[in-house]
Parts: sequence; C-alpha cells; structure tokens
Amino acid sequence: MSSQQNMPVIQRWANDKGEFHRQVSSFRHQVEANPGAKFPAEPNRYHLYVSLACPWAHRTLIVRALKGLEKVITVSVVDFLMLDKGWKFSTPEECPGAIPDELNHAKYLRDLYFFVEPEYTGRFTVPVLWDKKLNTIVNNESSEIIRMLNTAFDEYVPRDKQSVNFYPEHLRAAIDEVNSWVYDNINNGVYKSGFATKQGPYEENCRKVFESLDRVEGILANHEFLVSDTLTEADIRLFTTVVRFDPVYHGHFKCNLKSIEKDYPHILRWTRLMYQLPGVAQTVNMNHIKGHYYMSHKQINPNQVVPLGNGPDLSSPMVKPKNYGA
Ligand SMILES: N[C@@H](CCC(=O)N[C@@H](CS)C(=O)NCC(=O)O)C(=O)O
Repeated sequence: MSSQQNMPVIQRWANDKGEFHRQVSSFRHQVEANPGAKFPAEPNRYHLYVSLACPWAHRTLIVRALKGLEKVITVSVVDFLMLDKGWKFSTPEECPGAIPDELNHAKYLRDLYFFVEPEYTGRFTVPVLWDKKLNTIVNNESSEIIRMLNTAFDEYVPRDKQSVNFYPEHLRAAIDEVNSWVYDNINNGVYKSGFATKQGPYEENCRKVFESLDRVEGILANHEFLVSDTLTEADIRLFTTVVRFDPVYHGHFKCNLKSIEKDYPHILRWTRLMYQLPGVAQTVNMNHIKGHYYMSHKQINPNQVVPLGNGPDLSSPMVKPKNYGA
C-alpha cells in the first residue's frame, strides 16, 4: 500500500485506479471594469501570488507582461520547492528569483488561504489574485485571471496595449474549442501521465499527449498561431506547457515518445516566436521550473537530482509575428 492512503483524499496525487484528477478552483470572483463592482479594476489594488515553476501561474505572468500591467498589478513569487506545507515564501538570498510576501508577511501560501477561509479544505494552489483593499482572495483560477487581465484594466495600461485582446469576441468559439482539447490532453495531460501510479492510466494519457501535440504540429505547419493566425490566449495557455516539455515533462512525467526539439519543428518555431515576444522571456525561469518538479515530487524522483538540460535554445533569431493580439 502506498503512503498516499494515509493522506486526506484532497492531498493524494492519484486515486485508487492510479489516475490523477485536478481539483476545481474555489475562489471565483471577478475584477470588473466597473467602479460599482465589488472588485472594481483599480491600479495598485490587486496582487498576484505566483510560482515561476507553475504553468498555470505562468499564464498570468505572461498576460500581465504582454498587457503592460507590471505597474498596475504587483507580484510575489514563491520558492520553487513545494514540500509538505506547500508553497513557501523565501527571500531572494534563499531562493534567487523569489519575491517574499511584503503584503501579508505570510510564510506559506496556505496561511493566506486560511486567513480568508479558516475552514478551507482544498489545495493551496497558485496563482492567487489578491485584493489589497478588501484583504481577500479574488480568484485562484488562472483561466479566469487571464481574462480579467486581458480587458478589465485597460483604462490603466499604456495606450498601445489597450487594443491588444487575447480573447476577442469573434474568435471566442474557436479559442474555446482549442483550449478544451489542449487543456485535457496537453496542459493537464502531462500531469495525468506523470502522476499516474498505474501503467494503464499512464500509457493512455501519455499517448493522448502526443496525439494532441501531433494535431498542434499540423495546425502550426500552416499557421503562425493556433487560432486564425492571431496571437490569442490559446497560444499563451499552450506555451507554458511546451516550454516545460523537453526539460521536465519528457523525463520527469515520462512523456517521452517524442521531443519538441527533435520531432516538432513547427511547434519549435512557434515556441521561439512566443518566447521572443516582448517581456515573455523574463517570465521563463528554468531554475525554478526544473528545481520545482524534480525536487518537489519526491514520490517520482526521491533523490531530487535535477537534470542538466534546459530544452531547446529559444533565443535564436526569429521574424516578428504579423498579428500580435486581435
Ligand atoms: N486550476 C488551477 C490549477 C492551479 C494548480 O494546480 N497549481 C499548482 C502548481 S502547478 C499548485 O499550486 N499546486 C499545489 C498543490 O496542489 O498542492 C489554475 O489553473 O489556476
């Protein structure tokens, strides 16, 4: 019997069938561009708690950078190591790249969840969008946070960023469709492969990862971006998984039927293009990414040895994309 059997159900990595299931996020309030709303968009009112390792939190950092929201929304970055008590705040001396919680002076991210909801029984996940005025969690679901950052703060972003829209009305159905299979089979698919504790679920999920990467490769063979040759949130959501693929998911999560660098030339070209968009490279921290996965999941890698490779070089020269946001 695995040691997981003694853990509360919510904290187990896999169920009895050996399958990984991601919990549903609990805080789902919205920031709105409406002064009368409970959470109105205002400069310097909201704060993001993120991990540079986490692909879901990474989405929010990319949208914050591409929308020019760095001065409007402040950020704390947790230590990459996530052990028994979950995400921890460290000083940059203890963990280069970390930004401590200057706001609430929490030691662990869980302290904030318990502060807001003393009976909280879910997982203590990043990203968390925090309201500094009402001292509470607005939302901890990355797919919703990126939509708020996309438009709600437009009054406060530089003029050239106001027209950038990663979820434009006329492309919504197509974006939703791509997001749906990319989420199930790739973003979450790598986790379902890597956290499976039985051979069957591992193989089934691992194969789906590559069937869907093949599908992405087919799209990108003829298009600059995933939807309508336009940079949308579908690209941002896929990028954070792909940038982690060769250095982490290929080995650590056993997604090793193919690699991005060797087998997917069109995905590689697109990854470079995404990486070289202004502000994006600064959101990619390979030490946090590799350190987190290989050192935190001791059930997969008990000796915490971190591999040397960082995946493909993403900084080689590229042409500028034509359609940058709709
Ligand atoms: N649905 C959430 C998922 C976030 C999530 O699972 N974050 C992971 C890090 S990659 C986490 O914080 N895990 C902590 C835990 O599960 O204890 C979102 O997209 O915001």
